[in-house]
Amino acid sequence: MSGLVLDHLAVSYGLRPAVRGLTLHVKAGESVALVGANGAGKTSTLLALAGALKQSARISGTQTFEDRAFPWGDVRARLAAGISLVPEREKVFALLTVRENLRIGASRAVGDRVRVDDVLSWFPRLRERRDTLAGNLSGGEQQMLALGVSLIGTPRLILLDEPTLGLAVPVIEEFCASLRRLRAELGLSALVAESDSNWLPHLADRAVVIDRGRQVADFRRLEERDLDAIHDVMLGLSNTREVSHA
Ligand SMILES: Nc1ncnc2c1ncn2[C@@H]1O[C@H](COP(=O)(O)OP(=O)(O)OP(=O)(O)O)[C@@H](O)[C@H]1O
Repeated sequence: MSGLVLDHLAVSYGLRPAVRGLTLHVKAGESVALVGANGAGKTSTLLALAGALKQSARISGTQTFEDRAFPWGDVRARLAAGISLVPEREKVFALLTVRENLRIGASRAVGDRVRVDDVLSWFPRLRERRDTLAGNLSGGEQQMLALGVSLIGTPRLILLDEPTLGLAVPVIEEFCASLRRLRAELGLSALVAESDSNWLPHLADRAVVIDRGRQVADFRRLEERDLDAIHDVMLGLSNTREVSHA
């Protein structure tokens, strides 16, 4: 099966399970949303797929991308295959300029299909602000920079963690439009962790809902009635939690 195949991923921190047997398939060129409340296991899944989980985390299951298996924890092999984690926007280097951040991305990248100048041409706002310290950018600009850094090299699959969190509506619209355009232009696949179901149709082709590290629903389409159903599933899960905590 081509694309990304995650089979029975389990992650735990000490005795605490964070992901419990998650199986996922992202086809070549497809974007899948991983939807869940806080603590559902979204970030742990993305970090595992990027080879970037803390060494103290226990991990099992298998990951293949384009029919090749990857040992857990090997970031370099994943970068060489074009699997790239979009860093959280707070993780851009605040005391370096936009261009310097992109150059650091280039120094870590494998391959040069996408270069610093390509990113600056795709994001005119970053080009205008290329000599500005990243810490002085707006949240939306930092999110674009984080995406830009992850695209440098030979991107094939990007992993995004809550890209819309805390951004204003017009900024999210602009970000989603850029992402859609670049996915088409570069033939990128994506796995996008989201807790806000409203933006799913702008970010993904389908959605997998997880709770406490397990898949609870799979939506093959993201039309309005599917979004209502996702909303209901999320509401049901949060009510169950409240009852079990009462
Ligand atoms: N480094 C860590 N050490 C210990 N426990 C952790 C660690 N990272 C995450 N966890 C726990 O694992 C579970 C899943 O967390 P994870 O961050 O993967 O979920 P999430 O869906 O991304 O949630 P959020 O949106 O809050 O980040 C949670 O119970 C969390 O407290």
